[in-house]
Amino acid sequence: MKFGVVVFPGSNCDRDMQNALQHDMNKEVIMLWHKDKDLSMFTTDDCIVLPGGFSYGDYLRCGAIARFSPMMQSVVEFANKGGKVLGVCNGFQILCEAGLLPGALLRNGHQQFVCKNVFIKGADSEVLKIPVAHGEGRFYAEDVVLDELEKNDQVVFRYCNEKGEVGSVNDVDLALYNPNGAVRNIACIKNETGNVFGMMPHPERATSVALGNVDGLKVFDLLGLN
Ligand SMILES: NC(=O)CC[C@H](N)C(=O)O
Repeated sequence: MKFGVVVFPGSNCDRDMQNALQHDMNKEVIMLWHKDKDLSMFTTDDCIVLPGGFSYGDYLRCGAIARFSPMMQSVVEFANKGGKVLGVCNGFQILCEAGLLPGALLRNGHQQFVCKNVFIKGADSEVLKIPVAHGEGRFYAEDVVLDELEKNDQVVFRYCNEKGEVGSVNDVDLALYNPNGAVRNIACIKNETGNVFGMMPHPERATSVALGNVDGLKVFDLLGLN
């Protein structure tokens, strides 16, 4: 599997992503500029990554301007053909703005930028420690959308505590493990066809023994991006 990493003006995790994929995961990576449109060097077995950062300075709303870039037209076409797409943090915000994923990322409930390690868990996965760093990471969708996501197994990771316990809105202690107030503790979702993924935590910041955390490698594995 080959990876393309899209660089927008204001991206700041593009080189981290490139380094994680190339150096730590031994993958072929092609850097893509947001003003280009050509994805002909990729097949639908490959993966386009929208990295984290502050595209267009987060003006208007995070991701709201980036989604109009020429490359995003190609990314939407690529996704609709079944190509794999991963959006991390600002990338997740762009995917929601582009309509490739449902819901929206709202300003964090506590109104502050949050930068720390959190714990996440998939339905059948172990507990993973992954860093977050965002100001608008509170996933929100209407209840009917959330019910549908849950029914179709489209919630990939939820925030949890170290033991893997997931809180509810009535459970103040466990809610503390949710870094932004995301509904139903949602940290990562996929689309209905299972080829587009969006997550707020940064797996690319946890792929190296030298950095003290390799749980990010397990995230790429669990998403089938390896
Ligand atoms: N690390 C990121 O991608 C941050 C995303 C966005 N700028 C926010 O603060 O929510």
